Amino acid sequence: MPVVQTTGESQPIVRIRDLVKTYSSTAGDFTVLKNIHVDFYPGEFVGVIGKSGSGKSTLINMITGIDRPTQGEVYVGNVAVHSMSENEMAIWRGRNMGIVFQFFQLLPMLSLLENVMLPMDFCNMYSVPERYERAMYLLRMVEMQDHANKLPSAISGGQQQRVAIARALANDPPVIVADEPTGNLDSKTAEAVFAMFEQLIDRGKTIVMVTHDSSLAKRVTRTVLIADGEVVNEYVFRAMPTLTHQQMLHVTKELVPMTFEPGQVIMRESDPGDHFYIVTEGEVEIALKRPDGVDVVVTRLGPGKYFGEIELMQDRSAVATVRAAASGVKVAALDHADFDALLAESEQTRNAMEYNASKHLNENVSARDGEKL
Ligand SMILES: Nc1ncnc2c1ncn2[C@@H]1O[C@H](COP(=O)(O)OP(=O)(O)OP(=O)(O)O)[C@@H](O)[C@H]1O
Repeated sequence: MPVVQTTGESQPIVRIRDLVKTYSSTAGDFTVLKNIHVDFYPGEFVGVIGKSGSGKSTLINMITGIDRPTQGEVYVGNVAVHSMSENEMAIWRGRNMGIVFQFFQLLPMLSLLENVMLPMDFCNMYSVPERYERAMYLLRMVEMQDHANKLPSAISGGQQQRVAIARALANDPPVIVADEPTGNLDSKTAEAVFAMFEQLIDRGKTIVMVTHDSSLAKRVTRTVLIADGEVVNEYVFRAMPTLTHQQMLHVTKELVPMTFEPGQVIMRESDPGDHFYIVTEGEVEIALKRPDGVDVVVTRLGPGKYFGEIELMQDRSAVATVRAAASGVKVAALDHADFDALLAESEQTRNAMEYNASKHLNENVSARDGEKL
């Protein structure tokens, strides 16, 4: 999965803070989102995934202002979406959010051209002649210009979704939010829609997309996994994909964040192993000692990679020295008891780790021995 480093100078374009959403009904209160804290950065293509009912749509409806938080804050740029009035919201949304739905939601009595012009008319963006030119330009972009005067009912679902994307881009919004945009399309058409989103990312847009399609979810630049209304640590999800979502969430809560300065030792060869570590930012260097006593850096590990598992699983002292690379590093650590409890619950994860551990050990020793003395 490609990795976007989100820690540079750029400011988040979407900031969600301490977000809670509770629905009330005669049957009682039901909290769908619990204390969500997440940032999205300009140019990110974010896939929001999770089981049915986990709260994905609820989360993105908070970003677009379609739904409102019970508690907490949602900012898009510098705008506090959570405290906007309904009137302000409609115009703000039309200018700043491109929204794409699973069932396209084109207005059936308007032509495709009129559907794409509508957001510009509604938000009074661009001059009237420009609106027509721009709508035609967008229809050309999604290769629907030859159908401009047709009604939605006269074209296929995949074509309707392309027009819906053109409509979402009408006011040139910085953020596009899509709820299962490929959920109603065959795989070839879904691929074409996804490719269109990738082009929009190349043009600097930020996309937040809910999807159930695991093959598409692997190709976004960042994945946000929701389990039981909470966000799973992205690096837990990447490091241990065989855990259940509940287990991932449990690990997320147990992890202790740690920061190490460039060159600082995290684990020293021959010392007893005491933690399992996942890299969350920057890199670590793995160094083995040659027989002449010289340290050889055999590999570097970046975000989503882990270390310390060999020592805990085999109850042995550290097989290598691990230190922060020149960039410094942030890791998330699990203590010995929590790690053992986790592997006792997930045989698949234990097997995957044992397999990787022996592979990495061999690779590291070969890399060390391949070094000229
Ligand atoms: N307006 C509402 N009133 C009451 N409950 C709601 C409302 N909207 C959503 N819910 C409930 O909140 C939970 C989360 O719904 P949401 O649609 O966000 O889940 P989801 O992860 O997007 O699911 P799916 O993948 O099936 O679309 C569900 O149990 C749903 O029934």
